[in-house]
Amino acid sequence: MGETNPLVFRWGIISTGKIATAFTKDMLVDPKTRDVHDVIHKVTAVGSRNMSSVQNFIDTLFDDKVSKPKAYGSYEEVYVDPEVDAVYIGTPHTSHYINALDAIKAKKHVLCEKPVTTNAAELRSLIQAAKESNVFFMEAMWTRFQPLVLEVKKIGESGELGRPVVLHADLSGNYDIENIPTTHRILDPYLGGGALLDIGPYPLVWAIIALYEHPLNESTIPAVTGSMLKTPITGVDCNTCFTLNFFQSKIAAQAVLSCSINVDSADPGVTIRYEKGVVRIKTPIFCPKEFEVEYTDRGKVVRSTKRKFEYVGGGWHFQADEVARCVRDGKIVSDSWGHVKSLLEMDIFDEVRRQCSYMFPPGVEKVILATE
Ligand SMILES: NC(=O)C1=CN([C@@H]2O[C@H](COP(=O)(O)OP(=O)(O)OC[C@H]3O[C@@H](n4cnc5c(N)ncnc54)[C@H](OP(=O)(O)O)[C@@H]3O)[C@@H](O)[C@H]2O)C=CC1
Ligand SMILES: O=C1OC[C@@H](O)[C@H](O)[C@H]1O
Repeated sequence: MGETNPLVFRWGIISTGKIATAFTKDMLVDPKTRDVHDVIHKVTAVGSRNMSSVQNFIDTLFDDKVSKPKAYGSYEEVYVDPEVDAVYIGTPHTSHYINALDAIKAKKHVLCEKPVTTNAAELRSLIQAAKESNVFFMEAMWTRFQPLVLEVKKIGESGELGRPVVLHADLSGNYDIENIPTTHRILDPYLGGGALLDIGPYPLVWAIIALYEHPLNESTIPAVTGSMLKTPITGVDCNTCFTLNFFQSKIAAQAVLSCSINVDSADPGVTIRYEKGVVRIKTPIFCPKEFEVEYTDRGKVVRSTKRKFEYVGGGWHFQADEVARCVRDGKIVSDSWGHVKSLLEMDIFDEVRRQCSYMFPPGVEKVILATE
């Protein structure tokens, strides 16, 4: 399928919050601006718990030049709309499981925001359901699809820097937790609040890309240790760090990862030290625009390069291109960010929470035991 016959891929948007707005705006960006010619995205339906929110969402984002999506005052109506190919879920973490399950049961393909679920048992249950319904299902780990990230991955795997040895990654944000309402999703334990689940996926995705996916690692699972400081305000984790030791394969590398909700990010947000050089990635690590590579010889810098990446839109559209192409090609799992990597993420988060005795209130986790 070439430029003359692009696939028109139809999205149903679930919820009208901050990230649903950002994702929808990116669906309106002409894919040709990022050199994509085989896919066109179209938003055909938006669902909200509230009809006035959905109407406002559509009026704000869709001008008269684009066809307006259907407005639904429920999520369920989006799941059964025959003019929707895939559903994008932008609700709080603790709703992902039920929203994704409902969409999958209605035989819709699903792209679900990060963290894909609140625990690994929920994710295993969703993967099983997606297989039974034969639908594509992916966590919206948008960072994994961005051009800068793919370039850093390529450099790391080329071998020119030698073996990766230590990776540091931090993503933090000052959410003004002393002053925001305790019902804000970052503070509310009933919405899966805290640093680990909300921003922990980003330091982790860098460890997965640079170390777990490195050919020397041969998909070996790392050992995990975690440490948390919890805020007395609501008890959610405020400062969390975790290490991953990749020691059972030829890679022999360590990742030191951190995330906080009461301070700005470290910059550079990611530093990857290799035997023969270092890669530094400028924050924000969820959609970095700049990185540098220093090549060293016996401790001395012999060469360095800086690269900048720009594109039209926020960067959420790259993952949407992946969904459309996978569905077009009859795949139910992405080769780049497949179920195995989301499971690795959720197993690591479960383990960090277990070590740090961080439990959500009863009823928040919809599945407790693995179904496999
Ligand atoms: N990929 C990325 O860059 C980002 C991802 N995220 C992820 O997206 C998810 C949502 O975050 P964000 O958009 O910031 O959140 P918001 O609070 O801005 O939006 C969430 C929306 O979900 C719907 N919703 C359904 N149930 C609830 C509930 N019980 N409480 C509150 N809202 C509910 C509401 O939409 P309605 O009323 O229309 O039904 C609401 O507007 C999180 O899982 C987060 O981790 C967040 C920010 C960036
Ligand atoms: O995914 C995210 O990235 C940006 C953060 O500000 C946000 O809280 C988080 O959900």
